[in-house]
Amino acid sequence: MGRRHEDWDESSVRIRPNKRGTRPRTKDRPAHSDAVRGRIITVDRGRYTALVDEGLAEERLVIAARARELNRRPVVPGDFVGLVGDTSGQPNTLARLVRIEDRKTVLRRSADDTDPVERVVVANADQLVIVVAAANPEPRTGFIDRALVAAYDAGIHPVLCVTKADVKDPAGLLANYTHLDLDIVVSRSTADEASGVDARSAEGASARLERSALERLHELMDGEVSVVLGHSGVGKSTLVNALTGAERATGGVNAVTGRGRHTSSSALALRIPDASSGTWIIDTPGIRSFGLALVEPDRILEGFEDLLPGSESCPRGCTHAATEPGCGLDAWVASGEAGDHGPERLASYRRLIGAEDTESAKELGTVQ
Ligand SMILES: Nc1nc2c(ncn2[C@@H]2O[C@H](COP(=O)(O)OP(=O)(O)OP(=O)(O)O)[C@@H](O)[C@H]2O)c(=O)[nH]1
Repeated sequence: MGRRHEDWDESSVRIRPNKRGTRPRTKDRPAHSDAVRGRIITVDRGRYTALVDEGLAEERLVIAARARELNRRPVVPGDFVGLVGDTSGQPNTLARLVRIEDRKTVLRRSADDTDPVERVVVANADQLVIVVAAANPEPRTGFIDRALVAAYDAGIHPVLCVTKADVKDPAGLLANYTHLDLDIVVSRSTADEASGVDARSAEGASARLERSALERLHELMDGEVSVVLGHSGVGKSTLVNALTGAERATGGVNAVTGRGRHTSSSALALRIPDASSGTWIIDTPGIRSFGLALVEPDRILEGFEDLLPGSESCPRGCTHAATEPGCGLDAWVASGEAGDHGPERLASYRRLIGAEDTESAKELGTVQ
């Protein structure tokens, strides 16, 4: 029997022998054994910036254009790629991007009214840092829930970062999330010079942030690739700048690209000084939400290890919604198998799988 279509990848495509003779044509060099490996830092108008020989003395940024043979496969920040041609990284050189390595994780942006297609926005992230403000702008649980679902679905560890705790106590907001497996960091500004870190937002506004939250984030991010997601005005760029020392789009010089301004709306990978190798923050300007269209309730359930065994007694095709008559999760939780917080955990799970149905989620499924 033939292989299912979903199982196909590029290696499944057989290239027909060249009928016109034995002389190899340049475009028929599929192996590219001479390709060097790079990490995509950003994408801007068809130009891909990759970091090559990361952490070595020869480390350099290489600008590349995609090879025709990649067809329309997207290349996004966080991707590991193969580069050929001039990979010296010297000014005015252009390499050719010929290969995309398999991805460990994928974050997709949801389709919306202006763009009907779901798009991959970041590859190979380990962590999703969801930034919301305690107030100004008001936090929306619908947005947090959608981001959590996207993270669990992609197999990425979520972190909830609540900013502006000096404006409002976030305890009420956080009560919704205490029974989920996620790290929570609460950040606030402080007037105290000794315990504060001065940072600027993308627009140049300055705030002095309490050092302890930044240290906690630094610790959580160390050695990981973290995507930072948040609505405009929540203090995301202030946080990212405090952590990276970068001043994106304010005319300051970017920590990695060395470019003065990065105004593209593509995600951008930034380094944290004094962090272990492999530590990256991927900032996502203009990306406010991730896609949920393809989410499967069972995949989200994999993020709830204490509930998962309960699904073994579910009828076929059970969606695990509260309205499912025979959902095994109810009996599992009632028997105490999911622990003391089983009922709250089940309620949280059900809220997440219903997240795309809520009004506020629809409203937030947009890009700026
Ligand atoms: N009170 C208070 N204000 C803060 C805090 N963090 C940031 N701000 C201020 O909030 C405003 C918005 O911060 P930004 O960092 O620009 O927010 P952003 O999420 O990056 O927004 P965009 O740049 O529009 O994407 C700025 O005036 C900051 O100085 C905080 O912890 N407390």
